[in-house]
Amino acid sequence: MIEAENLTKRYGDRTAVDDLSFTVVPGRVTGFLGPNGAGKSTTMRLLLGLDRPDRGDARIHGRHYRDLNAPMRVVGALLEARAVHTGRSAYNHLLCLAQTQGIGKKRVDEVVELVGLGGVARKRAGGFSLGMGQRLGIAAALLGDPSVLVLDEPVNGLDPEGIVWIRTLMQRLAAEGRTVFVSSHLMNEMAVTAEHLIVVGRGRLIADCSTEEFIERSTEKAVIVRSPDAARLADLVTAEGGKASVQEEGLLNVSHMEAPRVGELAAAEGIVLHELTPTRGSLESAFMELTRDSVEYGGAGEPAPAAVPAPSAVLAEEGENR
Ligand SMILES: Nc1ncnc2c1ncn2[C@@H]1O[C@H](COP(=O)(O)OP(=O)(O)OP(=O)(O)O)[C@@H](O)[C@H]1O
Repeated sequence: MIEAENLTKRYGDRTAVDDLSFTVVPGRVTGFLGPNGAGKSTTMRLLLGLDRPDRGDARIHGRHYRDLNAPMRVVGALLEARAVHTGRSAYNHLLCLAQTQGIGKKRVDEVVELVGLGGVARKRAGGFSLGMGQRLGIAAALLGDPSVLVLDEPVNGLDPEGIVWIRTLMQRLAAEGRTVFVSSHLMNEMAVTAEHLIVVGRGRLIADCSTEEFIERSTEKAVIVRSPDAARLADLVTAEGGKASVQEEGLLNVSHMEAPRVGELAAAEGIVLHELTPTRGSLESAFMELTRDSVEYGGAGEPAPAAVPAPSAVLAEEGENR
């Protein structure tokens, strides 16, 4: 597993990572989220011994990275800035890396196939597209068959098929019992990839919880109601302190009131309902809300994205999903 304890890193008068403590456990994908400049890459560099903390500690399986005997066999890393000898073929790049750690040719062939670079592995890595470069970086991370993966923005540059591929790969690696720690700015993608989240803002911990729980913290929840008597129901909701806005004839958007209460009000007055759908905030809306005070770069007053219907919400209400 990965442990950060009171991790602190300053660059001049800027504190990039500020007293950060968290643990990343094996068996699930853990997303590492935060606005630009929140300290994600710095944290990952500290974990990988590429920078020294001013205070605190970062350990992998209880040891500092620099004390690992064969680091590539323990930790596979993909960092944003990739170091690839552009004149070398992808295959030779991987082979050179493998040789530094006593990893055989067979494993190079395996990872080349695993990341789907079989057809281009003998080509110059310098001519690779961004997506191919990402696949090469992931191949390098997997060379030592490590039990821990630290991936900084692995989805960058991948096309939709590539995004699904990396998602499936990360989930499979986690299901095999590995520790998978991955940063990303793509919230929709993280929502379906990561089971657990560590969220930082201005170098500090904002949340360390399950993805479900983080989304639940979003206040952007609403109930979509369809009824032939929508206007009367809207009055009842408003009289009880809820907010109801008529979207179109027969369609209401209710907030500040849970779906069961809306149903009860309708039932008490004999109002027919054609639909009663709780929506939940998206990971994106929760992220925007909860990191709002930590955003350093961005336009003031940019709106948070709208809530999305939660397909599982009705089940959850019935207690089948919890
Ligand atoms: N080598 C460095 N020298 C000086 N300042 C640095 C250095 N590396 C990072 N910083 C600063 O530390 C802060 C955290 O940067 P970091 O790259 O870790 O954030 P991040 O969360 O990865 O951001 P992004 O999402 O934009 O990649 C930023 O303010 C950045 O400017």
